Amino acid sequence: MGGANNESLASGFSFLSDKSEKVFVAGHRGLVGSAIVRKLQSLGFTNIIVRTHAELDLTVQSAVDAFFATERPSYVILAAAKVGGIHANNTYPADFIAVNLQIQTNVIDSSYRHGVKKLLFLGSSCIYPKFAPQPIPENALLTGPLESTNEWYAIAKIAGIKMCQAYRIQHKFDAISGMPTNLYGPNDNFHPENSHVLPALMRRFHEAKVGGAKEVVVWGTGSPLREFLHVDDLADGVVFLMDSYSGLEHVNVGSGTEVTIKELAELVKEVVGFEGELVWDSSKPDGTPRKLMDNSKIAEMGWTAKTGLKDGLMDTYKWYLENVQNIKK
Ligand SMILES: NC(=O)C1=CN([C@@H]2O[C@H](COP(=O)(O)OP(=O)(O)OC[C@H]3O[C@@H](n4cnc5c(N)ncnc54)[C@H](OP(=O)(O)O)[C@@H]3O)[C@@H](O)[C@H]2O)C=CC1
Ligand SMILES: C[C@H]1O[C@H](OP(=O)(O)OP(=O)(O)OC[C@H]2O[C@@H](n3cnc4c(=O)[nH]c(N)nc43)[C@H](O)[C@@H]2O)[C@@H](O)[C@@H](O)C1=O
Repeated sequence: MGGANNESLASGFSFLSDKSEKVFVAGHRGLVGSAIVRKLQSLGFTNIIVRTHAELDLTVQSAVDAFFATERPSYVILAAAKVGGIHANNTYPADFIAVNLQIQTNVIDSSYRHGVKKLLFLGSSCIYPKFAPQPIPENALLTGPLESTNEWYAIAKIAGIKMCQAYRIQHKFDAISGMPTNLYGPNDNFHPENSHVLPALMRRFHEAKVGGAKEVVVWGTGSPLREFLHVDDLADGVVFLMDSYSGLEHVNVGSGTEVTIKELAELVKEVVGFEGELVWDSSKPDGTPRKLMDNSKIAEMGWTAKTGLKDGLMDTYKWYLENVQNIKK
């Protein structure tokens, strides 16, 4: 995508040049938001603003507007959303479309109206058509039908990308969008049904190991392919985009490597140390057959992921063991 509307609006400042600037990280207790806060703290940012869901419900427009009027952050990273795996997306379509449209509309609009210098919106690889070319380039957006298990969430995320583009075109607001692939790591949602595959399997294998079970049930056929990115790599990529990218088109952020769900299940089993059998429940949906993102755009800008899947899984399982008593989800 080129032309005048794709111009950089980042004249006169750089995200990393003044670490005393106020940065609002929305969704700071989640998988992504907590990793971004860790990253910003490690870089020396001193003015990170956070609010829990209880303190500020981002679906309430008047509350969001009052927050921005009072706090007046310079930068916003939007990692608050209604998020879940294939079952949750399939079961609560109204929540996934409505809550996400509300949160992102409120935060993007208030950010613009209260003088935020730059905002980064997070989408997801599920925005792309179910049968997109692989690896999926950014320009595959809106070229075909979506995967049915997550179309409601995908429509909200596509609207978020378009809202950032519209505010950039009409208002010269420096709103950019990053599209992460499937993520995992510390502070993930380990809910037995509503989580994504990786934390779901980690918990199921762990509980089977501790309980002495002989079998663990895994959903679907095991044949779908997924690309996984450690959330600390994503946080690094988000900071990279905040500092280096100012353009109309969204940017894919992935690891570039994919595994089948069967391979993932075997790897999680090994890392957790479960010695029983896998049983496949083919009554559960597989979802999209493959969604490997084309990461060449961000790679050409100078960013690539660092964490291999096995190392990332070991790191996540270590975190899980240290925090398992506190996992409420
Ligand atoms: N996890 C993944 O694999 C992927 C995630 N992404 C994107 O990354 C972003 C973050 O996802 P992730 O960290 O996994 O999600 P989490 O569910 O771990 O965290 C989401 C955060 O948003 C907060 N939140 C939700 N609703 C509201 C609300 N109404 N008001 C205020 N805060 C709210 C949650 O708070 P609380 O829990 O208290 O409700 C939580 O802290 C999302 O935009 C998601 O689409 C993209 C690709 C893959
Ligand atoms: C990030 C992305 O995440 C969601 O899409 P998804 O990639 O299909 O997500 P998933 O992690 O839930 O499943 C991946 C695969 O794994 C299989 N699978 C096996 N066993 C379990 C299991 O126990 N739990 C889950 N959840 N899946 C399982 C499952 O059947 C599927 O084949 C989107 O809705 C949307 O939220 C989005 O953008």
